[in-house]
Amino acid sequence: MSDTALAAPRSTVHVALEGRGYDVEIGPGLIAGAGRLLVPLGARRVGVVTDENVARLHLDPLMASLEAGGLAASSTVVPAGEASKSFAVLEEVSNALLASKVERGDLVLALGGGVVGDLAGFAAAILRRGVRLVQMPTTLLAQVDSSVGGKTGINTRHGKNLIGAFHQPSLVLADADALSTLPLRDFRAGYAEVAKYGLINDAAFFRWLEDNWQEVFEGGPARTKAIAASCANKAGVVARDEFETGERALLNLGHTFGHALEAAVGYDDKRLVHGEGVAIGMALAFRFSAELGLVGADQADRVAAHLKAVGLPTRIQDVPGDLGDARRLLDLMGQDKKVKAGKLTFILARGVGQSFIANDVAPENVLSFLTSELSS
Ligand SMILES: NC(=O)c1ccc[n+]([C@@H]2O[C@H](COP(=O)([O-])OP(=O)(O)OC[C@H]3O[C@@H](n4cnc5c(N)ncnc54)[C@H](O)[C@@H]3O)[C@@H](O)[C@H]2O)c1
Ligand SMILES: O=C(O)C(=O)C[C@@H](O)[C@H](O)[C@H](O)COP(=O)(O)O
Ligand SMILES: [Zn+2]
Repeated sequence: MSDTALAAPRSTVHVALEGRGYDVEIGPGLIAGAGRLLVPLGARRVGVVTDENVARLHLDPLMASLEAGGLAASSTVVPAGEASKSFAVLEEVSNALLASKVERGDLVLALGGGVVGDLAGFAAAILRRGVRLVQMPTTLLAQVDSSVGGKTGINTRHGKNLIGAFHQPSLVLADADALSTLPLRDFRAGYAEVAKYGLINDAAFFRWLEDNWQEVFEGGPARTKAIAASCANKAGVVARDEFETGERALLNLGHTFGHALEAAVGYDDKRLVHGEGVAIGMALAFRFSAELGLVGADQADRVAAHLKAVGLPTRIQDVPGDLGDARRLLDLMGQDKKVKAGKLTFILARGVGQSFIANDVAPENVLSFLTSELSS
């Protein structure tokens, strides 16, 4: 890694958590520069966790850089895909980290997308009751969302992310170059979470995305701007409400519907990946808001039109294969972590950039909405 590459334009977003604040570095060359960038963390050993696709493309330069930086590095490679967020793979990863003698003062490094980040992050949270974590996100989704904020976990047959922990990383290194090998479908899926920030609380950002999404897809300054803006938005929310006692639930826009769809397909990435579930979920959240008279149908149409323009799905019928009926989807939503005293919470909207937390949403309203969506 040359000094010139490390000095290339970089954005830094700080996550301001009292005594546990950390930086999110966004820019080129960070995988190859990792060895030097980790020195300030003062670890001896790094347990890298990655998946088979990322290992093939990006593991060698990382391992070389860690070794050149004087760090003893070991790596564990898990199968690619959502199914790896499981008890079985967590057990494998935990045992591999223990076998390579990763100590409490050492680091677990998640190199990959949100699946690896959530899985390795959870392993770090429970390994020896807590080992520091470095996130090196290699998908758009992981760079704009999952690597920041400390949510980690695995799925169960009862639902998404139902076993997990809050475990903040000590550093996030988002290598812009890594996205050049990402398949278009996964880039699009990550874009859903980018658009989410605009829909939650930043109408100007959403308007900018409507005008500039092609440039974001092409790469260059617009992409870096979208990633940095997304991280800054999330960092602000997390700093104000780390443990989701209030405002942080807004980051779940589209997820109550989306997580139910992911569970309904049995976490089968061929049928649906997380970002696609979120895209459908956000379109549903806006249509449901319109049906409840909270927002004009034109706003719901605008949201769906943008998601469609970038190639994302917006309807339940866009998911291939059988998902069961409205009752089944409603039952799956009953396991959502936002449920309070058995009552459903949804993130609804009064407009683009005006999302809000709606507690105690009547299940019969959700059921009739889903029934009409499934038959439209
Ligand atoms: N913790 C959080 O706050 C948070 C936020 C959002 C999503 N998530 C979770 O993130 C997961 C989805 O993450 P994802 O969309 O990154 O999926 P993913 O991790 O499965 O990655 C998508 C695909 O891209 C491949 N890949 C990754 N980086 C690549 C690269 N640079 N080049 C080529 N291929 C590459 C992977 O092998 C995989 O096949 C879900 O489990 C979701 O629940 C968590
Ligand atoms: O960081 C958050 O908070 C989010 O909600 C971000 C979401 O994009 C992400 O998918 C998260 O994992 C969902 O959280 P969960 O608590 O509903 O599992
Ligand atoms: Zn998400």
